[in-house]
Amino acid sequence: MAHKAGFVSIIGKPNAGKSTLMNQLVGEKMAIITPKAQTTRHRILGIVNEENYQIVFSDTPGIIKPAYKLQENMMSFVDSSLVDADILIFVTDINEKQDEEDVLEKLKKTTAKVLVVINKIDESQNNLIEEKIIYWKEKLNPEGIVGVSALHDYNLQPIMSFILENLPEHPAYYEKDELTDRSQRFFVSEMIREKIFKFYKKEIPYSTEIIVTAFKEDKKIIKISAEIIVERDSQKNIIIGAGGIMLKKVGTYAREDMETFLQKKVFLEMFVKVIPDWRNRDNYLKNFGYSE
Ligand SMILES: Nc1nc2c(ncn2[C@@H]2O[C@H](COP(=O)(O)OP(=O)(O)OP(=O)(O)O)[C@@H](O)[C@H]2O)c(=O)[nH]1
Repeated sequence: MAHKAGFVSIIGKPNAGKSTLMNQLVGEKMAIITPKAQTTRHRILGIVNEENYQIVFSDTPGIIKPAYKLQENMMSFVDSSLVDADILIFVTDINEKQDEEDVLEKLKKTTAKVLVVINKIDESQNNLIEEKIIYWKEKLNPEGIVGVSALHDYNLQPIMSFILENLPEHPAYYEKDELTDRSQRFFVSEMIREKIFKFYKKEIPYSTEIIVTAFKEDKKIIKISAEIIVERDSQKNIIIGAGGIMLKKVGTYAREDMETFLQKKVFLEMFVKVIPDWRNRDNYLKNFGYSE
């Protein structure tokens, strides 16, 4: 059998469940998942390798109208993942009330094969699923439509079948033992960012960036230093919390995740730093990896 390989991009509105779906399909935790919208900032590759095929998934930031430069750059990651894609998986929440026209505009232009995934069917009735399938068929006439629950790993097999049917014949793009294009440092910083999204409210998570400044592996322990960047002094105080209690909580949970991920003991130290308005400053966005 000829070898197949290709790029599969997962797109949709914030919070539709794109990261949850990608992690299920790849079988590893690649992308951080939180109940807040716009958790994913980068395009993250997750690679599935088998003898006869290689699927390169990209999870992408949810599609929004950019309000600041960071978001503009996030949207350019989405556009580039559309250009590369052989297959597009459009994830839509079955109870979605937001306008999805901006996503549809992008989908209409593509030459990739499109699969509409109606997610979170665990939160709905059968007749609504039928209705939505008809709706998407008329609206977009995609090559495939399926109702799933990414969270509960329900009905994901048809997605894999669709991908394998539509994947082009091609040699592997990446080494067959690679799971992602991202470094351990990247995942470590995402683990801290995930805790910030979980433990803080309002604008704090959106104003925060994590930089891993040192990653030193010894025989028995990995020493990791990270900076938590925020935009204002008041945010710095909130991140640290009274007597350092909040920062300690972030550190404890993040370290546990890191130890599971790296399979080694971790010593984690974190510093909070203020960089006014970093989300709108090109040089910082570039330094932090938000331009292509
Ligand atoms: N009930 C239910 N919840 C789900 C399902 N899939 C995902 N979720 C939840 O929806 C929320 C958003 O999931 P994510 O996977 O982070 O969504 P996303 O589309 O990657 O979000 P952005 O990063 O903002 O673009 C999380 O709280 C998930 O647990 C599902 O099938 N059913």
